[in-house]
Amino acid sequence: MATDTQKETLGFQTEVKQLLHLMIHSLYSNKEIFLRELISNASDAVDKLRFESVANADLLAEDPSLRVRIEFDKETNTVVIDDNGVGMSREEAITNLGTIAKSGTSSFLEQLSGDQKKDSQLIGQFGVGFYSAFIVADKVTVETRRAGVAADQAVRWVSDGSGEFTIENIDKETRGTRITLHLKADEKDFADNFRLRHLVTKYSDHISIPVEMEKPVYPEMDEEGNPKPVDENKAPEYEAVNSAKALWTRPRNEVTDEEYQEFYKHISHDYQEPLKWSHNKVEGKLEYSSLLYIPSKAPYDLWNRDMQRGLKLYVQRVFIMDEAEAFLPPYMRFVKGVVDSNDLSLNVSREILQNDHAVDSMRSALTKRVLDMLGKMAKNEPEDYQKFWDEFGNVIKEGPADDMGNKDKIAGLLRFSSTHTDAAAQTVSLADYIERMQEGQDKIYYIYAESHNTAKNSPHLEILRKKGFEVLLLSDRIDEWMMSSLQEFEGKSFQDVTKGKLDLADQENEEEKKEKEEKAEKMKPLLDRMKAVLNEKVAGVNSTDRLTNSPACLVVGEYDMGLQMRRLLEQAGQKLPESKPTLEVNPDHPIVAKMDTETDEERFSDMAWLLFEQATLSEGGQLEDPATFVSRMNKLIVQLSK
Ligand SMILES: Nc1ncnc2c1ncn2[C@@H]1O[C@H](COP(=O)(O)OP(=O)(O)OP(=O)(O)O)[C@@H](O)[C@H]1O
Repeated sequence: MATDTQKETLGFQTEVKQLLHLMIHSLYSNKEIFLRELISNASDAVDKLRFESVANADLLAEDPSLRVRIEFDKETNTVVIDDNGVGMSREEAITNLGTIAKSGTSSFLEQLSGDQKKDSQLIGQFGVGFYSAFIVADKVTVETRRAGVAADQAVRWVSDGSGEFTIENIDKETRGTRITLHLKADEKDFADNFRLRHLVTKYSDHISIPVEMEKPVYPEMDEEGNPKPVDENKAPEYEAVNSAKALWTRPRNEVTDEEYQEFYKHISHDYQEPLKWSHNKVEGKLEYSSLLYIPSKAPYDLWNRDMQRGLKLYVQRVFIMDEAEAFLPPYMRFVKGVVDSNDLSLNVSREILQNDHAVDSMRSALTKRVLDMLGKMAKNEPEDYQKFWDEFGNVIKEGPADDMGNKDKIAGLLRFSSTHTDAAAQTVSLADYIERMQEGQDKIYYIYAESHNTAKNSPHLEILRKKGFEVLLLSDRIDEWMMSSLQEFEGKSFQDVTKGKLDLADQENEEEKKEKEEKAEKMKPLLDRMKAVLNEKVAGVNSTDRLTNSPACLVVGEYDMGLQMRRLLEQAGQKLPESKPTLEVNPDHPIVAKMDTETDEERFSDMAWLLFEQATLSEGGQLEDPATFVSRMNKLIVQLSK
């Protein structure tokens, strides 16, 4: 007997209170999901016990048939979800049912706007879990006993969901967790045999252990055809309501889309339908099954480096661990799913997974599987693929650097914004670009800037626009890094239009070439004068035919680091070797023509500096001395207006 119950009242963590409040108000139209969530937790608890019993078979001994049971009572308006899984200790119950362990929770909750708070998709995306019980119940009692501990070591947790819970020690005869929902007055209808059975088949059919309900008792008939009295003392019999077969072990053609979708919700704790899935069984040297899903929405913590990721790992149908990250590369951290191997040992650990040959081969096969699934979607369902790209494109962009071996496949999946439409949406594939290439064009042109508008309006694009060359417009932080690992696509190399010499020469005729050379020759004295003024800031001053409207722009050497990347690294405190850009000026611009005839050296110098400074600004850079720039400009305006 638990003599000292040590009853105490504790408060929920603030985040739990916030989440409970949001959930009850946003999920009322879909309240039945509480059953799916609680069965899902119960089945996880059973999986965990089965895993622990691999090392300690005694844990299963007294009650070896693992199952979840649903009971109800119309008189007391209760629904019970009872499992004989791993259970919880007092400390575990306090932590698991009173706090939210996920990192980033409070910032996620704080950032929600008024409308978002009512958005069930968003709240659901967070994973409603155990707390969904409070959508239909005004009091929840959890009685739980950890596997392997004595009957008097069990605990009872009770809460009305408003902010506090009580916890006390109790006796519990059996291992596992029993959750009793005391239904709210207007949710009494859930305490109903047909409704509950219907919900179990709808949401939990794929759960690999039996979800049982009491067998209906039909009275036997006597010889005259009258019902015999039912024996009230007979222990109830239970029957499985679901098919209780691990979904991934079933043949593909026997699994319906709805089942795949429900299974996804079970393993991912996502509230929405997956965008795509791929189910495979591999036989041969290695034997394993995999079921991989692409979610339709990015989780709120996709950018968190510590985000939990990875597949659910089973070995010969026994659950081993969640978030086994060794089976897919980090740039596929959005993929959810299951892998069930026949080759690994049941007591495999995370460390072993990192250094296992079989895991390496599975990782490379599963990576290809995901790439193929995406490739097919891009080809056959471009609208779905666009949805995927809008959510996860920035993670795929980590791919070329992360996974050199699949660089070409990944490059084919990339989508860009481009001067073809100038829109910010990333919809252009490299194949689209190549198809539109001009005759004789052998490079894929791109520009990177800190924002889409800076890229789109960059002076560097002037000549390319004039001559009708398409340019990819890159402005996501990761883009410059991504491009540094992409050298070519289908034999066409990439060229950053702000770097090195922009060689459109093969598209020029002889006459144009000659004219250009003559112009450059004539410009030389002016360029030398400018170089003398700007010497400390630029490597050189050249004449260019890149520009049509702007007077000047900055260009870095072909093999130098881009100006944005340099700024980024400098901001992060890195010391970089000095490298100066080249100022390129437009010989046809009126300011440049005016400078050529300027005899006042001070005014010439002001103009040269202004050209340099405006070129810096237009590529998104910052001036070292903005005040001097302003006073220089004002001086010139005053002189002009005299
Ligand atoms: N029936 C149960 N048996 C044992 N432990 C349980 C049971 N139900 C819940 N738990 C514990 O409580 C924790 C919190 O459950 P909860 O459903 O809130 O979150 P979750 O399942 O971890 O994830 P999600 O919020 O995405 O559903 C679980 O991780 C588990 O450790």
